Amino acid sequence: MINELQVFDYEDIQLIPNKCIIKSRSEADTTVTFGDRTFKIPVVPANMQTIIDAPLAEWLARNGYFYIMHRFEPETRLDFVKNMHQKNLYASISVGVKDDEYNFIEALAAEGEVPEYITIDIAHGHSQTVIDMIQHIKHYLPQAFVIAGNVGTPEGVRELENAGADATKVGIGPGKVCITKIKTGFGTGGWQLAALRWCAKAARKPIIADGGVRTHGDIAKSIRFGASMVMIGSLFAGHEETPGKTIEQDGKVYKEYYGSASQYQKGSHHNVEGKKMLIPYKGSIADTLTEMHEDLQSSISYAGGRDLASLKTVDYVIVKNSIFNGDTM
Ligand SMILES: NC(=O)C1=CN([C@@H]2O[C@H](COP(=O)(O)OP(=O)(O)OC[C@H]3O[C@@H](n4cnc5c(N)ncnc54)[C@H](OP(=O)(O)O)[C@@H]3O)[C@@H](O)[C@H]2O)C=CC1
Ligand SMILES: Nc1nc2c(ncn2[C@@H]2O[C@H](COP(=O)(O)O)[C@@H](O)[C@H]2O)c(=O)[nH]1
Repeated sequence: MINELQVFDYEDIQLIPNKCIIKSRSEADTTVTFGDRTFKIPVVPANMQTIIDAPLAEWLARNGYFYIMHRFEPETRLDFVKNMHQKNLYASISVGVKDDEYNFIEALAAEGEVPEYITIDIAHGHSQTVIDMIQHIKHYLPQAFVIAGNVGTPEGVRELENAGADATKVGIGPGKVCITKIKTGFGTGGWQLAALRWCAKAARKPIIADGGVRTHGDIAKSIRFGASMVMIGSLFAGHEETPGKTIEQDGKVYKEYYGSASQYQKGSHHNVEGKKMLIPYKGSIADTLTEMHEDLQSSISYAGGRDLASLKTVDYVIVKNSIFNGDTM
């Protein structure tokens, strides 16, 4: 048992307002610099096959947003990087840790196609396999900004940083379509925000908070507890542009959202740690991104500041303690 750790999640926290110093919320600056680039908001859609595809990645890059392409059509990745670069857009891709991925990194180097961002995306990121892959990428593609994860402890963050990761991704099992906590008994599900705080205290480099965000206010809370960037799946699922299959049921339109470790992604029942849900159709993702931007501007105004930095020091209260965060199996 970790005695000194205060345990809470997003829904248990309320941030405390400070005197407002701006005349309009439109004055609040939500931009974030991550790697060599600055983005409109500190939010990135999850690198999952029902959340992002190449057209959406291109739209996000063109419109000033950060994206991470998923890794589940591995043979398309080299062309994806070339295509983004031909269009003068940054390339941000994901890799795993299996043998073929080592060859893929060497192929990118041989072609002179250096993705600006490479995310090593596996379930249990505090692992020698991830450390080896970080070092392989840094050897062949030293200019690439490497994000490594996922981890859920300060030790995990520090080991990946020490191996050369430029940022780490925190969150084991808090996702909406995650069943890791139920199947294995492990993870940060139910206390993701406290785990983020715990990890952020140890981090010397940026952290991406990944999973468990259920409301736009949770973005401000993530920044308060140490995130530089927030990865979101379920809130982006169901949009016109997100690639989940469209389903009609009883006259209502839904889109599929499934876990990257679900049987629907894997095509097999082995080591399943994800499930599928139907998300009511939500319209255009541009409208949701605009609303997130405006809500975050409002958060900054309540923090009594002009930019994201003001969120990092606001006071907070713990208003209740719930461990399940609305999820069911
Ligand atoms: N954030 C989260 O909580 C979680 C996210 N996911 C997502 O699901 C996708 C698939 O993840 P993943 O299964 O890791 O990817 P892969 O199927 O690519 O597995 C990566 C490698 O790690 C091994 N591996 C996977 N899990 C473990 C483990 N618990 N202990 C030891 N070795 C392990 C696999 O071997 P083998 O399969 O033979 O064990 C494989 O060699 C990713 O996108 C990941 O982000 C999945 C679960 C949790
Ligand atoms: N345990 C699992 N986690 C998964 C799986 N597929 C994706 N994920 C993680 O969830 C977040 C998105 O969370 P959300 O709460 O915003 O919906 C994603 O970024 C991954 O880290 C899975 O199959 N199992």
